Amino acid sequence: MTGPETRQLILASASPRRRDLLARIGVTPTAIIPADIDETPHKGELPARYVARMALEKAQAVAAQSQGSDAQRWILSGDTVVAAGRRILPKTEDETAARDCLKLLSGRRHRVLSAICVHCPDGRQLQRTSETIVRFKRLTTGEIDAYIASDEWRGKAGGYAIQGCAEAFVAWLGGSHSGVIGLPLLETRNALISSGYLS
Ligand SMILES: Cc1cn([C@H]2C[C@H](O)[C@@H](COP(=O)(O)OP(=O)(O)OP(=O)(O)O)O2)c(=O)[nH]c1=O
Repeated sequence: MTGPETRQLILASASPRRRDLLARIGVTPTAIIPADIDETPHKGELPARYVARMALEKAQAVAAQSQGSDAQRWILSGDTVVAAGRRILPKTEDETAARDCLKLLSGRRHRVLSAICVHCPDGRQLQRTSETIVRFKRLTTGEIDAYIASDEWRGKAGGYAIQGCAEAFVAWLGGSHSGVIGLPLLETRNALISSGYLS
């Protein structure tokens, strides 16, 4: 028998948003161990396949590091991408990339795909992906300039963060708001229940 004291949940993510979203469903990870993996898409890889592969590889990388422990250990990982058609938009690290994304997203619909993976103590890997459709208003040059100055786009998939002032660009959204921020809470809670971590 495994007592509750030996149950551990590792969040395999450097994203503070994922930790905060998890807290909203009352889950506090035992440890946070970000996964260091190659995030380059394969040639021709479609966004849904890519995002699921990233979540899986992040969980597997952390599982490989924490083998051999006596604890009952669950590992939760996530990955989020913004897709324009078949194209995967970058996680923007500079102003030019962020500006290019905003121009592309202006006045159009795009998809935000958010995948999670739960690696269980018995070796099972549960995967779920949420898909959210977001439509942005048409952005003026002034709006794009102001958004670039805010720096909120830095390190975000598709060059924006819906949890900040970019919410004011959203004309319509269908799907999971938490998924857009980085951890779809419906899918995450369901996977944690199926995995035996939550009851
Ligand atoms: C579209 C969008 C993305 N994002 C974030 C979520 C993710 O943190 C990030 C996409 O990068 P990810 O590679 O999914 O995650 P990460 O690099 O931040 O963390 P880790 O790989 O260690 O788990 O973009 C927002 O915060 N708000 C948004 O509106």
